[in-house]
Amino acid sequence: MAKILISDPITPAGVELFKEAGFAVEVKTDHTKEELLAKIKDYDALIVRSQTKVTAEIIAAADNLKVIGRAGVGVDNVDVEAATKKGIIVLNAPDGNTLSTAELSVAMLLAVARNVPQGHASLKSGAWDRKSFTGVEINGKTLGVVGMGRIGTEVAKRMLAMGMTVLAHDPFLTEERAAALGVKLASLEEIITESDFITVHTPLTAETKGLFGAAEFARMKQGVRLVNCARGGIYDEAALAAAIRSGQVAGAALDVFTSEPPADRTLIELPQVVVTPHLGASTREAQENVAVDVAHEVIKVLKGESFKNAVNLPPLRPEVRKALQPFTNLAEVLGKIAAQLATERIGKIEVSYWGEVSKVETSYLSLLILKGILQASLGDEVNQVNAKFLAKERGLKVTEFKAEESAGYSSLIKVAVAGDHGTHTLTGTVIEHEEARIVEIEGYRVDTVPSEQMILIDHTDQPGVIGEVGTVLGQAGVNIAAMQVGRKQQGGKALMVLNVDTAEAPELLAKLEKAKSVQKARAIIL
Ligand SMILES: NC(=O)C1=CN([C@@H]2O[C@H](COP(=O)(O)OP(=O)(O)OC[C@H]3O[C@@H](n4cnc5c(N)ncnc54)[C@H](O)[C@@H]3O)[C@@H](O)[C@H]2O)C=CC1
Ligand SMILES: O=C(O)C(=O)COP(=O)(O)O
Repeated sequence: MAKILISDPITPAGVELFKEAGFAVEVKTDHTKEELLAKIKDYDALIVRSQTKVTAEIIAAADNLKVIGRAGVGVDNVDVEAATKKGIIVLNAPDGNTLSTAELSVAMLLAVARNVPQGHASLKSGAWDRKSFTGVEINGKTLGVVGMGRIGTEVAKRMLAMGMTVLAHDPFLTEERAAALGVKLASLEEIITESDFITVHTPLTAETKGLFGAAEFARMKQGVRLVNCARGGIYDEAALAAAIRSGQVAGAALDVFTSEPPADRTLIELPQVVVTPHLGASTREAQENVAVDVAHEVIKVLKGESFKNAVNLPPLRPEVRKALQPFTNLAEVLGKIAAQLATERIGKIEVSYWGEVSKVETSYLSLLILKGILQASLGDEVNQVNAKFLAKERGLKVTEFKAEESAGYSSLIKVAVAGDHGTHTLTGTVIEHEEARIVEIEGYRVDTVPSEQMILIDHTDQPGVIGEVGTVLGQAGVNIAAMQVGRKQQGGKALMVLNVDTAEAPELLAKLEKAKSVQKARAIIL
């Protein structure tokens, strides 16, 4: 039974889903690093929020781990690269806390505009001070939004409704979408120089770390107010403190910090800074959503069903996933057969997509083909998560080719594997009900339904071969389920493809090779 460790608090609804699915679940949210290191090898899945640091060291010790589920969005607390190399799927629950975080961002923006927490604290402490907390209206002001993904977009919509002009910066934001939302597409520089308020909604990456530092604060409008409900460090914390002290920045509202809890309290103690302890996703609704979403996805991974939201696999939109579905089985099968055609060292793989399949997102299919090929030599260690990395590590080059025509079939996928002894090819298609068919092997036209056990026989095209092969297999008690023969020319070289019911044995292949006119017999196991 698969074992699941939940190492950060998630709502009970998620825990229950794991139990209902029949998994053994342990919830413990106060591990020391040493405790986690010592026990992680026993688990198939690890569920975290932002607190557990899933470092390369933890991943190296996680010998049975198949999936890390993040009940939330940001995976900067997970060493995704180390997980990828080890073939561990990292997935998140990206939609469940969008609105909660957008709403906190709005609350923080208003709080820093109107000094709400400062006034609150003053009154609670017994004072009645109305002079010290004069703020600014947001109506008519310009808001710069950096990162127009799920949360940034929801914040922009809400602030537009409150009368702000919104400048938006995101490499994936198009003119059309900006116009549809009613925001102005802006460069980072325009955001810096024209905004009265700036709010950031990007992940923390090498590019966004310190995106705003001393030089950027200096070019901002004097009296600008800044909001960060994304990740600590997007505004350089030391430079921000200095810019606030100098009066260049009037105030900041921060939900997130470079280290949590913050080791350095300089910013927190500035009176112009409004803070919350990483509460963006802390609502009943968001926590219910992310716990349930992540549980459903992790259960699918553990049950071998298809899943979405993996951050270390190509992102597949539902319509793309649907378009790929008919070809995924074929892709894996082609990879497995290709690996067995090339018994020598392989250096290059070319995958070509013809016809309808050339119009879908083929990179995922190439990944499945690569996985099939590598599995022959690397076994279960390889999956679609680490296939690319393992191929690169072995110097294996993979290229893709696409063409819209497809010679009499609606779709064809051809795999050419170049090894030390030449190039081996095979081509497949799918027919009705997503059934895979192999239509070419090593240049021979065939029409074979791939099955778990097959035998390929290279022979000369002449009378009596089928009878001879049938006799050898019959004597060995091997039942033939289907047989196909392909030849390049009459009386020339030919290939026989047999679907058989029982396992191949080396002696059987040797016996087949003794038959006159048979040159080579190979077993293919799927
Ligand atoms: N405070 C909290 O509790 C929470 C914080 N977050 C954080 O909020 C951030 C955004 O979350 P979502 O909107 O769900 O993610 P998302 O992936 O939908 O959006 C992120 C956007 O940032 C853009 N981006 C990346 N680099 C950029 C750059 N250099 N300049 C401009 N745009 C850039 C991307 O193109 C993308 O559109 C994440 O870092 C996440 O961890 C999310 C949920 C809760
Ligand atoms: O989802 C995110 O990225 C968050 O930052 C929320 O973090 P949390 O799950 O509340 O620790």
